[in-house]
Amino acid sequence: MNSPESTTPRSPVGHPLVGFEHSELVYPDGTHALRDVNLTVREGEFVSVVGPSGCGKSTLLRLSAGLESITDGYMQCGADRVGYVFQDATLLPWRTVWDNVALFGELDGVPREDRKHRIAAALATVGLEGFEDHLPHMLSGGMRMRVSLARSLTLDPDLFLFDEPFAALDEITRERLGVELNELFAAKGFAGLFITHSVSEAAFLSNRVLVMSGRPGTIVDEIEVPFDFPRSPDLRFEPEFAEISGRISHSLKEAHS
Ligand SMILES: Nc1ncnc2c1ncn2[C@@H]1O[C@H](COP(=O)(O)OP(=O)(O)OP(=O)(O)O)[C@@H](O)[C@H]1O
Repeated sequence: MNSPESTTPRSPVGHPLVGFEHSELVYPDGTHALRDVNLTVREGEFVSVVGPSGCGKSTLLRLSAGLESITDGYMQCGADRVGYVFQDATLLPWRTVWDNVALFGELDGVPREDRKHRIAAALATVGLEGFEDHLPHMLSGGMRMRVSLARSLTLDPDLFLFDEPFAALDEITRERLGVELNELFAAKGFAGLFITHSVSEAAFLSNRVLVMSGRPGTIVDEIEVPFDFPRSPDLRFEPEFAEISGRISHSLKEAHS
């Protein structure tokens, strides 16, 4: 992805965009999904969540997007514009790349000329210029994910929610998209809440990594990742990075037991 703006690291000291305090969620069928969740994501901060399968990570994202409601405690989302990227790119198969990226602007009633500028800028940012007329089935999995990112970028989100966006991709593509997302974050300075099962992906992308327990999920550990943004792909080979990844893995193992 290209980052036309400056890549000066943004300081994660803004006001809270998502806040959970002693939040609980029990689904109508009695499934206790989340227990006493305390979590804040501030402006310009990238936070990843790892945890055992079924511990409530996607539920946490759906709550942040306003798609679910907690059943006890306190929760607030102060973001004006929320982007949401899923593991499946969720593109409309009959629409071209351009028309897929246009979708959110159309739904939001963005005026046509403004929309055109936003679509062109988003496609340039994710490196998909020249593919505007392609249909989704003509693209690789990585390219479809870039279209999905571009679609949300047209909203200029101040909060970006990611639900395992790279999980279905091969490892090389996954790492490359991670690096590109990291550059995008450094350039644009949105806040990110990122769900993943990959410890190294979480560490590479984030200011902080939160570890959840098994269901009912609660946050049992928080690990700071103190490297500047944007991060070099070679960071993954540094001993300090390995040490932090080791701490997250250890914590995750405890959460599983
Ligand atoms: N609408 C629902 N009604 C009842 N239970 C639900 C509902 N949605 C999710 N659950 C349950 O809540 C728990 C948390 O689900 P969630 O999808 O948030 O977990 P997750 O951590 O994202 O899982 P994974 O890592 O496998 O994707 C699971 O036990 C799931 O079966």
